[in-house]
Amino acid sequence: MPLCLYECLRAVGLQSHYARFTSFGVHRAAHLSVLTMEDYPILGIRSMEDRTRLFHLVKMVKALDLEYEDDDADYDADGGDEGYPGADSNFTYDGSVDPDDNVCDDDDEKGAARTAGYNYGLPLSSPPAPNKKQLGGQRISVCLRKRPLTHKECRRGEADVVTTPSGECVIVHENKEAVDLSQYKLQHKFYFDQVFGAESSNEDVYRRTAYPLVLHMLKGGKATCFAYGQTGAGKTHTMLGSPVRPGLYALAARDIFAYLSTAHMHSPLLVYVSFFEIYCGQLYDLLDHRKRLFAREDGQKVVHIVGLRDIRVDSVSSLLEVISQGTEERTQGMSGVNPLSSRSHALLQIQLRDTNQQIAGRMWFVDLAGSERASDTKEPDRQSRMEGAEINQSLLALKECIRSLDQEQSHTPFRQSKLTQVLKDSFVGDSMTCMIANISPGHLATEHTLNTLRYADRVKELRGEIGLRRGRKGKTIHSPKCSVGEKRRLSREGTEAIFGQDRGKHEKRSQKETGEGEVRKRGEKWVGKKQIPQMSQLMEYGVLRSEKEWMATVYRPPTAALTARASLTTFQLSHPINELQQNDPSPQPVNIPTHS
Ligand SMILES: Nc1ncnc2c1ncn2[C@@H]1O[C@H](COP(=O)(O)OP(=O)(O)OP(=O)(O)O)[C@@H](O)[C@H]1O
Repeated sequence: MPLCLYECLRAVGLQSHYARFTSFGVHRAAHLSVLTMEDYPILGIRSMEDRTRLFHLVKMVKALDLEYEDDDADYDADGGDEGYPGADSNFTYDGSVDPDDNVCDDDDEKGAARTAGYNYGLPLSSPPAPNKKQLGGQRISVCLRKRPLTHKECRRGEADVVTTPSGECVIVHENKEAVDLSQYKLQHKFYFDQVFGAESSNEDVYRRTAYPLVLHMLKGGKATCFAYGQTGAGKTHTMLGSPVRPGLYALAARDIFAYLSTAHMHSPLLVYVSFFEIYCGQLYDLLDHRKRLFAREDGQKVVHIVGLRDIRVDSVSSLLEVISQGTEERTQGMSGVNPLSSRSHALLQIQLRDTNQQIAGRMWFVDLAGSERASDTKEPDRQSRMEGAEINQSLLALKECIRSLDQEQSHTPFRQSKLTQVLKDSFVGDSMTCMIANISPGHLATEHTLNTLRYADRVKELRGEIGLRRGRKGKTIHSPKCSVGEKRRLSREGTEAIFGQDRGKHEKRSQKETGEGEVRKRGEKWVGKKQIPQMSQLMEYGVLRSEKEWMATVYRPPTAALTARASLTTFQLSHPINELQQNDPSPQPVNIPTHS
């Protein structure tokens, strides 16, 4: 029978701290064995006498070598030992987990479903040293997280097509079918600053992504943590988590309040939280019944969100309660206006202020809208087209801003989207950014997974054009038995991936309708092989001024898109490469890939 935590604490006269212990995830006597002295203040053990008592208790528990595992499944709904006073119950998380959507090889979500009342299972050990790479000057990190297959996916017989062979590399094994119906695999390899496999916990992810940002914020800095990925890829799991697996919000809140309760400051710092959503270019306050908000710049070019409600919070549980309130509001909005949550960007801001209301640190958590619907628009209505365009525009603007941030450019195109406009303050000065791209491992999601990876890869590349040479770029390897014909088809598919599949189809149709295929053919001939110029090349030649302009051609009706393409190729025909290079104000080496 497991040793009871309450009894242990009572034996050394610390039973009054029981509720606090459970609220910080110490539910069982066995949990005591991993406590270090750095954890004592968080648990409310401050006096020398109490510290000594706990120290001896921990020593005793260690000597007994109690079983640490399967604790989550055992403790009851109050978050602790049966029959004993429960933990801080201010925060009520309904723990509703779709029983069908639990993760295949994981059993402790069951605990989540059964656990009510706030406990959040906060981890025990003190924070390890922060990621030196990030603190040592790297202001942007791009990380990837693969989630495990869910039960639903397993039942559907989905195969896991994503492998994470190392902490920096991820490979997508895309199943393909050749014209002769033979199967082959395409391997897409990507490298990121950190790659988290299906076995990684929220705590692992937090330690190596958001934790350095929290430290930066506590020192008075600005930080932003983005979660990106298609619907169902694990953004909410990463950001919000569940009672037994607290997400980044809860883990960051824990460290912030732990720091504030132990640090010696002249004047206390207060914590404020605000939460709003950007949907179709409009701002809605999630803490104020979806009130419409407006972003305005003052004389000093500082962006203010007029009317944004911020709420003061004084504990981890009250902060999580506010977040849960806002998340519900977002969900309600979904049913009325927005059928999928990931069609909007959700922005949570945690601010530290001194007693004069001066900002002493700020952190954003941004749950970005996924890009999946942009390519899903098989029969798009006007609304979904607008949503898709808006999402793409804001994601592209975000990339450009991240580039400016890293390269310390004098001009940053904040105004290109509401997202970058409201985050402007976080991109200037001494700020740190982390993007966590989330992907699903199932073979049915391969296309979306690749889109997410390509986006994240591009953000990583943009981290400085030098990064292109220094960093490792994502690449696609096809199976060695590919015939020449297959390679040609792959090359064509690669082109479609660049310009969008729908566009490829539209163009073929339009060529028949308009007879404009001839122009395109000439353009291709000029390039030498069956290769349409890539966006980056077009930008280097000055044919397109920005990615935005490129996107605009993608979103035009098929005929217009084709005309745009035709004019591009005509432009190239009349401008030999070296002439274009001479005209380029910032000449760069131009490599036109030749495909066999
Ligand atoms: N790393 C993980 N470990 C275990 N389960 C996970 C993980 N990531 C996601 N899941 C599970 O996968 C399902 C979908 O995840 P989640 O709701 O976080 O996706 P999402 O990207 O937030 O989707 P949406 O954009 O629609 O809100 C959930 O049941 C969640 O519990």
